Amino acid sequence: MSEIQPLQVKSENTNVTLSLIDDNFSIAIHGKPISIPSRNILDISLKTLESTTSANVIINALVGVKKLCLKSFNYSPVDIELATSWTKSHLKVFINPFSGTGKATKVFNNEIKPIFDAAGCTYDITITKYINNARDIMQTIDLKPYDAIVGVSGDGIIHEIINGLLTRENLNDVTIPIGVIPAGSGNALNICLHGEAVCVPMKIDVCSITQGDKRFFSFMSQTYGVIADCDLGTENLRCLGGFRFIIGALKAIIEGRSYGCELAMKVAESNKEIIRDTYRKEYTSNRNSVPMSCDNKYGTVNDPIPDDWTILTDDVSTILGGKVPWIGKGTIPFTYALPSDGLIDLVVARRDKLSRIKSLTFMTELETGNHIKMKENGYISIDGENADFAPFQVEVLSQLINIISIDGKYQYVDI
Ligand SMILES: Nc1ncnc2c1ncn2[C@@H]1O[C@H](COP(=O)(O)OP(=O)(O)OP(=O)(O)O)[C@@H](O)[C@H]1O
Repeated sequence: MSEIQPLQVKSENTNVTLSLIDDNFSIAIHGKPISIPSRNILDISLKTLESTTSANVIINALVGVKKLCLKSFNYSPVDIELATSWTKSHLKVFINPFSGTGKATKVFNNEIKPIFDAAGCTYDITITKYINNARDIMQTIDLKPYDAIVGVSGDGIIHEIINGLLTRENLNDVTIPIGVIPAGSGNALNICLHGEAVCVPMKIDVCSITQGDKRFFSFMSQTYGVIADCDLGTENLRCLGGFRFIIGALKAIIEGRSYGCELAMKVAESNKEIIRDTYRKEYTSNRNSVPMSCDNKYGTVNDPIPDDWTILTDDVSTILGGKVPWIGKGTIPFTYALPSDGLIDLVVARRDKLSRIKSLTFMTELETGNHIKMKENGYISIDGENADFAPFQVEVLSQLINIISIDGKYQYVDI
């Protein structure tokens, strides 16, 4: 959430200050604050009083030390305009008229606008006019008035929004939540997030890319070979929607293209530890902490390859690096990707190991996650239930479900 000014309110001639700092909502009566975790605030609304210009701020919250009880606070605000900013979200919306088959504006008007209006959200809309229009705006726009940025687009506009944010002069603002409304061809990030169901900020890793003297950021995938060809090499078939990717893949495989490759990588020494450590940080760190810089830890592409890196020199048909499990509808190459484990997952398909027939099978296996092999038989238990013995993915959808707990933690655990 963007910075929100404290709100002065009154209750029977008593002065009260409401403030929201990080994850703590505070009600200060004569300077003495009662602190409530913001997850326990169920609702803040502004009710206009009939036949007057005054209004009441109503806060419904769960309060209590050992036992949580529902309590309703009712105050009259000193400044009604400021009170409005406490009860409604203001959004910056980017619509890409070029996304997918060109229906983003229709998607917004027919499906999204009614929901935003019903929720009392206000929004500024920019219909993007050129490639990188959203990036340019995000580099300089004053973010204070906004609670979230929304892309009605494919992954391209989200890429632009992230690149704009990460190249701002002041990185203090970069944690503003980004909403994804699918209107593109692949919509991979939206597929990874399970649509509009996710409505709390979830931290994700972003890859910093250097290329010659240029530097930019990637939130999703880096691809070379067949898969890049089927995406970028089929731009002229946009009218076909996602079907263009299938045509591109078949064409590249039938032609049996050779891509060659030298791939240098620093292999994670202990993925398990890094992942555990990340989980711990996820639970304990302040979710709104701000990166101090976006500098590359391992230098740039122009620097010599460090001694401890692994180098592959193979003729490949595809190299695919990714940060999200799904890279498009029906394509899940990274069944183990986590939002913020600090790792890039990698698929390398060697051409000498992959006949054309096998390449085709490989593409279909990407659709199911079957390219990651398992034993022939055994048990898989999901919540104690016997599930099919087949590849599966466990993914954290951060804070998707709210369970009322004593203090917002599982009891008797350290993390
Ligand atoms: N007005 C515009 N005219 C042409 N291109 C635009 C315009 N506005 C944005 N773009 C560019 O359109 C490209 C495609 O956009 P987007 O990613 O939203 O759709 P998509 O490619 O169909 O979906 P996906 O990335 O999910 O497959 C992006 O590179 C973006 O920079």
